[in-house]
Amino acid sequence: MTSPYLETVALACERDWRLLFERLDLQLARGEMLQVAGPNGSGKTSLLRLLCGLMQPTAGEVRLNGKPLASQRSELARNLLWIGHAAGIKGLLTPEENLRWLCALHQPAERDAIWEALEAVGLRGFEDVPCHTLSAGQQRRVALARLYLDAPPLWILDEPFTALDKQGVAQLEAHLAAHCEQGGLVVFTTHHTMGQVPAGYRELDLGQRRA
Ligand SMILES: Nc1ncnc2c1ncn2[C@@H]1O[C@H](COP(=O)(O)OP(=O)(O)OP(=O)(O)O)[C@@H](O)[C@H]1O
Repeated sequence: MTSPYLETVALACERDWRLLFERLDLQLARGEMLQVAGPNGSGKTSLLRLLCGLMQPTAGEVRLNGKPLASQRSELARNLLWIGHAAGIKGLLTPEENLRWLCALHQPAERDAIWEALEAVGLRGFEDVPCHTLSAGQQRRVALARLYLDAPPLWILDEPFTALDKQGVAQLEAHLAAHCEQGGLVVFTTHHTMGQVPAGYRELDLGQRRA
């Protein structure tokens, strides 16, 4: 059996004195996709933030490649890519400038590669306009263009389908599935029903684990 790339051991999360989940044991190997489902407020975003090391668990541990996440902060950007619910795009910067500094966090990207990624997400012709002039869906596409650059194996994505049109949703589903089929891993939340998933797809329903 393949050893897990990402693992949680007896993970618990409490926010504002409310226990969202506890004793969560997860194992995710290369090629797998995990959709975190559940009603509003069930702790989906909180779980994703724990998996990225952006929040500390109330109890338990997150392990990446067998080692505690807390012990490998400096390597995290090389191993995982986080795209939060807010697209994280600076309005005054152009799509190219946004991607340049976002990529600098793990793997600096060349201009040609950035333009190709922007073309892949349908933003040809918008490479050098300020992002505040783009629509919500176009801004989401700028953030998602990172998935077409030299990205780390593990993608953690909070509601990546938000604001995308039908074509954008289908394209992103196919891209996420292809990433897993090529040995990558994806953990994501969405309220939308997936049309296309890889063989290694599974779902975790936090609504059913409510503490
Ligand atoms: N910054 C915060 N400080 C304190 N409590 C918070 C904070 N953010 C979220 N919470 C609480 O944690 C709980 C879970 O929130 P979380 O955002 O993880 O849920 P979610 O399942 O992602 O919800 P949604 O489907 O609405 O995005 C909620 O009860 C919320 O009030």
